[in-house]
Amino acid sequence: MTETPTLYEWAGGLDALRRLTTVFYGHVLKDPVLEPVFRHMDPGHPEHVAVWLAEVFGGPETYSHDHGGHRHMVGRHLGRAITEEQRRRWVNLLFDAADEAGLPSDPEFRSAFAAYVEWGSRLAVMFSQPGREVTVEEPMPKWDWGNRPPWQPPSG
Ligand code: HEM
Repeated sequence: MTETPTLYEWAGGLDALRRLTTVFYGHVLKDPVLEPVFRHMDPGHPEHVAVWLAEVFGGPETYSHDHGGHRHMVGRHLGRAITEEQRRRWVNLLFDAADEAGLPSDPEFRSAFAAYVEWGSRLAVMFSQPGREVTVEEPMPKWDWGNRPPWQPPSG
């Protein structure tokens, strides 16, 4: 039986995720809804998000080792009061960027990708609301194919 690759491998590894976040934040900074949110972002932000996604999708655990892990990521959303309009625009632009960056477009990959982005972006909104503190001690989220692994030709 063919071994199931991780979402990270299927996506094309860190290079593909870097392409994704580079294209994405290029659009974000031109978008009237999101530009005010990201105007002062750290110049390393697109790289950090690529490294984050890599780890969540089963790649190297670099974000946990070098960037403060889940706790740090949650902390970066605190107090930002992200609205549903901003969240939805963020998701839409990320899906557009996935096409532009040439991420795999097969139904199985895109449905797993969309599931994570919906989940993660809604958590980001929750953590960003006034009065929230970093209370998460959970490990990094890890995402996989759910109940639809990728279609691959039978081996042998
Ligand atoms: C799946 C959804 C999301 C993921 C995976 C994600 C990921 C991240 C990560 C990893 C960081 C920290 C980067 C670092 O280590 O420096 C971060 C920061 C941030 N996120 Fe998110 N995020 C998500 C959703 C959102 C949404 C929906 C918004 C707003 C519309 C948002 C706004 C921000 C902002 C403003 C920062 C700080 C940027 C900076 O100043 O460097 N995030 N995000």
